[in-house]
Amino acid sequence: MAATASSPSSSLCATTVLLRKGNLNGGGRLATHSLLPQTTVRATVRVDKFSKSDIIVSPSILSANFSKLGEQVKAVEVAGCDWIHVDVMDGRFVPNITIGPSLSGRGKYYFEPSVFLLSKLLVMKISLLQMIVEPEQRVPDFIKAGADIVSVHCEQSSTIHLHRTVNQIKSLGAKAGVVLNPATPLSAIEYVLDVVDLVLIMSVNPGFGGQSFIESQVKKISELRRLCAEKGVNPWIEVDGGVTPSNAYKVIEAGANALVAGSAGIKTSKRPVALPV
Ligand SMILES: O=C(CO)[C@@H](O)[C@H](O)COP(=O)(O)O
Ligand SMILES: [Co+2]
Repeated sequence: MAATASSPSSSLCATTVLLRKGNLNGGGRLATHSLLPQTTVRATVRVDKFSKSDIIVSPSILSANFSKLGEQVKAVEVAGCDWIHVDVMDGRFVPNITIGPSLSGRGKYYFEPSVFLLSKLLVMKISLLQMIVEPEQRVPDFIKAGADIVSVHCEQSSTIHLHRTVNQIKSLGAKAGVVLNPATPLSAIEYVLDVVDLVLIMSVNPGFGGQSFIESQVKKISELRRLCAEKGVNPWIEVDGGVTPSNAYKVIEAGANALVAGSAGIKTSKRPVALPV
């Protein structure tokens, strides 16, 4: 895709109206959250419509101005982005804390940034990365809140039983991804490669936006692409951290087909723009 800047078509005020309308009607996803089969249909159908031969650009909300989160995510959606990237951080596995599913009964308070709020506002797919200790504890809540793809770190200090957690995510109707820190070798995920929908290579040390791309990860991406071919599997290969218009070609050539764009995807000081590919 090659999307350009677009003036935000919504305001926080409009967001509030939209959310309130959904709640007053008792409809929308609020009503479906208690019904697992509908959630399942939503996640699988929504993600499966994308071709893996296209390049997905997924702006990261970590670079957004949270006081204008509704406006900014709506603007990247209007600009043509298909997935929005949401980092869940707990201040333990990574040194930062971000957002949760919804702390107040699924979006009861409209000012609370939450995955539920995003899912009510957007048609765009929510790709959620859990950079937390014991992500399995939170998987059901995030899927209920509207996450379409849920990715978990493969490192033991985050996810103890990776295979079990991947199956948990899939059984609740979302797509399952596994994530590797820059220092983690591909051997850590080899045994789940046949069951995951997405592998995310972190190309910065996780925790913050605006860091520089770690070059050694390009080789890891091409090795992963080769390993997938050897095993006859075809998960999404996503790259997150320091991806910009000037280095995107490298990761695409190496075999990535989903790029997270934090500072290159959402600018807080200017109008949001989508990364051209
Ligand atoms: O997960 C993270 C950071 O840990 C990201 O998703 C960042 O939001 C990427 O931001 P940039 O490196 O693209 O600025
Ligand atoms: Co991220």
